[in-house]
Amino acid sequence: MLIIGIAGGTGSGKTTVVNQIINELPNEEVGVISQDSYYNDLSHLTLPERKKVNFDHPKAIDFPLLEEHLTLLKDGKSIHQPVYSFLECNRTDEMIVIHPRKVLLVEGILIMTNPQIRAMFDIKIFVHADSDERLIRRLKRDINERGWNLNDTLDCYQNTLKPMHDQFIEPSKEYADIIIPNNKYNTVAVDIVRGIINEKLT
Ligand SMILES: Nc1ncnc2c1ncn2[C@@H]1O[C@H](COP(=O)(O)OP(=O)(O)O)[C@@H](O)[C@H]1O
Ligand SMILES: Nc1ccn([C@@H]2O[C@H](COP(=O)(O)O)[C@@H](O)[C@H]2O)c(=O)n1
Repeated sequence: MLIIGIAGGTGSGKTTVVNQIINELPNEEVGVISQDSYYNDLSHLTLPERKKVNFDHPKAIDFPLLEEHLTLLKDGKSIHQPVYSFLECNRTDEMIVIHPRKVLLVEGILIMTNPQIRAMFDIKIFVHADSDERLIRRLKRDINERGWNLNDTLDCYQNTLKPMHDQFIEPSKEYADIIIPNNKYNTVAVDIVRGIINEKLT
């Protein structure tokens, strides 16, 4: 199994790049795992308490579970993956079964900060977009899709997202084998990664 890690700041375009990469590739051979599914179980907290959690700190992620799951998939075994709800800020009661694939893409802001997870990636990619681009994209998403208001989103960016990005996410770029500039759509970089995957599949 070829495991490709795709990190980058919030709004850098990780999900978009992943979707461009897997577009038209056979989905029985290529799978995607999102770091979002591995936020810690916060069932012991109330919703207002959960909303105050710093979701941009590495401690927010259940890295041992992610490592266990990647190891099982690498060994050809299926996993039961938690399903995350952004509205509830918690795992739901559901699980989905993920089967092993020839190629696995793992995406998330913090995946390259953890040494054990990093070591499992055959290729490490960092998607870069300037902070103003990322802020604009994040504002649009939080206001249009997640019911936040302008002030709350800007406060969150200033007090949490930016400091966490500077402390943990941006420094993890040094581990990347490939950095994809994504202020604009980058079809050349996407084609290169698709080429690598196609070689693995043939
Ligand atoms: N190169 C780009 N140019 C303009 N908008 C983009 C680009 N890449 C992504 N977007 C948009 O930015 C938003 C965040 O992208 P997304 O892929 O969800 O980022 P991430 O997964 O890194 O948070 C989405 O609305 C997406 O359509
Ligand atoms: N309940 C939550 C959990 C996380 N977030 C934010 O998601 C961002 C990571 O996802 P990207 O698709 O943007 O990479 C991260 O910055 C968290 O702040 C959230 O809003 N609510």
